[in-house]
Parts: sequence; structure tokens; C-alpha cells
Amino acid sequence: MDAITFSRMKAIDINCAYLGLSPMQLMENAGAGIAREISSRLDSGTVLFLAGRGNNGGDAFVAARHLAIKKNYNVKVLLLGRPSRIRTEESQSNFSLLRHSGISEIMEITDSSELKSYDGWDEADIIVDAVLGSGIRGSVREPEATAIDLINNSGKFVISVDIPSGLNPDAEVPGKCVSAELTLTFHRMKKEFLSSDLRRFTGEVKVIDIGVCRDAEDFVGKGDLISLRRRSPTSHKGDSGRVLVIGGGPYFGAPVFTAMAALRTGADIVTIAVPESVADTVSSYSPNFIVSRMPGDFLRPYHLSKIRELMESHDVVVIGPGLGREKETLEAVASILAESRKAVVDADGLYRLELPVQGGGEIIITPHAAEYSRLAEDSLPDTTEKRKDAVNAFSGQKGVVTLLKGSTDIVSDGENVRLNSTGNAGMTVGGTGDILAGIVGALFAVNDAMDAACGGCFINGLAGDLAFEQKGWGLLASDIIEKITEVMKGL
Ligand SMILES: NC(=O)C1=CN([C@@H]2O[C@H](COP(=O)(O)OP(=O)(O)OC[C@H]3O[C@@H](n4cnc5c(N)ncnc54)[C@H](O)[C@@H]3O)[C@@H](O)[C@H]2O)[C@@H](O)CC1
Ligand SMILES: [K+]
Repeated sequence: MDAITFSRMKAIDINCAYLGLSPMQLMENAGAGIAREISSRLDSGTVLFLAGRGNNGGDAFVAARHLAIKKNYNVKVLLLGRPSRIRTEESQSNFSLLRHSGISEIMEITDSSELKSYDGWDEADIIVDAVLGSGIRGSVREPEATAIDLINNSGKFVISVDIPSGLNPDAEVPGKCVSAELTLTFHRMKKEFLSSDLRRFTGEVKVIDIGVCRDAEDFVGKGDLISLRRRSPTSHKGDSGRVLVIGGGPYFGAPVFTAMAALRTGADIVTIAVPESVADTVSSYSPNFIVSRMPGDFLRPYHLSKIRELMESHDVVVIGPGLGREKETLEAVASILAESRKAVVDADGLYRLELPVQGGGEIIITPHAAEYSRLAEDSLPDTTEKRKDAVNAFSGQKGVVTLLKGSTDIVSDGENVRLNSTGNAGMTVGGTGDILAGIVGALFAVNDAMDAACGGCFINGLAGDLAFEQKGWGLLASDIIEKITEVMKGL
């Protein structure tokens, strides 16, 4: 299986909790795995655990308990800090259990001089480094820095839990950190460890299985939303996204849904470019809309110079809702996409779309099954597994992020594939696709395409589920829009 980044691992952890697999269960599996690995390398002897106050330390407490039950090990635990400062409930309770686990020494060390004068270093056969894990921020403080030095100068066999302490997966250059003989990382190999530069710190890297459930990895969950940009308290108008919706003509409801969904998702500015035949109607829906009128009653290449100007002042274009399929309209769509930096293409925008788009920027397409089959010139395979492969290959070849709508949505950028199962059968009502395009557009304005597409279908489905709780089969697209804010607040 492929390596993942530490930040992806964090998302998977959160998805596990979202599905009901608690951090406590994962910690138990992590610690048990470490203990198994130690006992496979050392029949008997003294194992000294250096644990910090985060969950990395929690893994060590569990491992110490599992090891101590075997009797042939002398297990010692040094906690860096006061027990009251242990950061999580899981780690706290595993620390408390140590007092009932036959550990020969439990010490609380609050400053570096205590650590330096500790006299148990020589006796250790193995030192387990659980001082800092993937939760490290900034450069290493005291007493952690001294702990790292002492571990490195011990001359002992050092096993790092998850990641050598001090190594920051986000840092360009490694700072002060442990040099281990063995690193036991969880669930999957980490991409960061594939760099030969880091091998001098990790030593051998072994992956410990911690029982992550498969859907936490395959399906979009709350963890996938952590990488979405949060609004900063000091942000200015426009910083949270400027979305240009190009739609309408033969229809006028669709671009209204798209624009309203984009606003509710948090976009700062949403402009709707519509033919003037429907501009007044669209305007009348909400004073929150900025409506830009294009002469005539459908989109044409003639409008391109005006659209070009609008695109300059917007982060993303959402094109398609209610556009119609006039020959000239489809020509205009092709020209707009060839010049856009970021675009979401939906509905009529997908009709006759030629992929890959020559010269365009990043594109997310949001087809349903029939639209996808037309674009791929192939019918959709019958199983989800085969569909994932097909959508992945299609996205890679066509240079787009595909969000294939269905009872299980499939999202792919040609490299990664995710499924989404939020949403319900009540959402087959008209207008829901327009809403999805608006949500995705608002997220795409300030995020990566894949994050926006995954986050978009998850949020849209959750909003639909909340609306369904209240309205049942009578739910309307507008009910879903009303629930977007509730979903966004809960994330
Ligand atoms: N979340 C989960 O479900 C799982 C997490 N696991 C473990 O949890 C670890 C991540 O846990 P945490 O997020 O609690 O992070 P850490 O265990 O890395 O600890 C973070 C804490 O260390 C301190 N700290 C941060 N930066 C520091 C610095 N520069 N100098 C000194 N102290 C610093 C802070 O008090 C912070 O709260 C992983 O590495 C892994 O070992 C495992 O239990 C498996 C499952
Ligand atoms: K560590």
C-alpha cells in the first residue's frame, strides 16, 4: 500500500473517531504493537520509556503496561512534566493505569537538571523515545531538548514511537531530534520517511498496524476537512473567496441556487453573470447577489471580453447551471475554460466539453452518471471498486478533478480517490446539483481542487441529511441551502 503523509494520517485518525473508532482504541493498538515489537527483539531486560505529555507519550504508557505483564522485563517510565499537564484524556488514563501495572519505576521530571541527574540510563537495554510525536510545533523546548540529547548520547538501542522526537514533518530542515535505530510508525509508511535525508534519524522504519477501519481512509469524513482554510480573524473582504457564477438564460433558478450555496459556504463575494433576459428575476431573489448582465438571452462568445474582466477579479468560475445548450453557448464555455485559472464545470457546461482543456487552469467537473459516461465515452462499471479505477484513470488522462455524483460520490484527481456517502435519496429533487457546484466553488476559491471537491460533496450531503430529518421526502433544494451554515458551524 502507498505511503501517506503525517497530515493525511491525522485526517484518517479524525475520520476513525467520526466513524466511532475512538482515539483510545487506536492508542491501545499502537502501544500493544510497540510492546510486541520490543519483545520480538529483546527476550528480557530493562526497557526505559521517555514519554511526553501528548498522545505519543500515551502510546508509550500503553506499551509499558503490555510489556510489564510479561514479568521478564524491568519497565521504567519517565514522564516529562506533571501528570496534570498530560494533554488528552486517553493519555491521562493510560498514565494512571501504570500505577497498577507492575512498572518498576515511574518518575515525573519537570526540568532538565533532574533529567541529567537521572541514574537509570546505563541499566537500560532499550530506550523508547516517546517524547514528541507528530504534534510537535516550533523548535523543541526544555526539558524535551535535553531529553533528546541524553537519548542520543546514551549509546543504547533507541526505538522512536511514530516519529523520532523533534522531527517536524512540516519543517523544511530537521531541527534537534532523536537519532533512532528503529522507528515504529503507525498504519502506513509515511511519505516524509522516504527521503533518504531523514533515514539517519529514523533508522529502520517499521509500520505497526493499529486497526484503522477501511472507510476512514476511503471515505471523506471530518478529518478530510481539516486541511480546508479557516477564516482568519484579521481577514479582509474577498480573502475568503470570490466566486463568479456563469449560468442562466433558458433557466434562472439554477444559478440562484449555486450563488446562494456559495455565499452560505462562506464565500465573500459571489457575482452571477447572466443574460439580461433573466437578470432582473435573478436579482430579485436576493439583495446579497451581485448580478452582471450580459446582452441577449443566452451566453455567447461575444460576451467573452466582459467575462474575461470578471474572471480577473474572481478566484474561481462556476460555469454551467441553467446555461442551456445553444451551439454558441457551448463554444463560449470552451473559450472561458481555456482562460480560467480555476473552474467548476457542472450541468450544461459539461455537455460537449472537450477534455483535456487546452491552456486552462485547474478544473473540477461535477457530472452525474449519464454526464460522466458521455464525457468518458464509456459506460460506468457496475461495482464501486471498478468505478473508482475508471474515474481515477479518466481524471488522470483528462487533467481534471472529477466529482462523480451518485448514491456514493466518487472524487478523484487522477492520483487519489475518495468516496463520499453523506446525502440521501431525498436529494434527487431538482436543484441539488446546482447547490453542490456552489459549495465546491466557494471552497475551491481558497483551497486545493481535491480538498474542495471532497469537502464540497461531504458538506452538501450533510446539509441534505439535516434537511431530510426535518422535511423527509418533501425536502427542497432551498431547504438544503438553509442547512449549509449549520454544517459549516459544526466543522
Ligand atoms: N490521534 C490518534 O488517534 C492517534 C495518535 N497516535 C499518537 O499520537 C501522536 C500525536 O499526538 P499529539 O497530537 O498529542 O502530539 P504529541 O504527542 O507529539 O505531543 C504534542 C504535545 O507536545 C508538546 N509540544 C509540542 N511542540 C513542542 C515543542 N516544540 N517543544 C516541546 N514540547 C512540545 C505540547 O504540549 C503538545 O501538546 C502521534 O505521533 C502518535 O504517536 C497514536 O496513539 C495512534 C492514534
Ligand atoms: K517519538
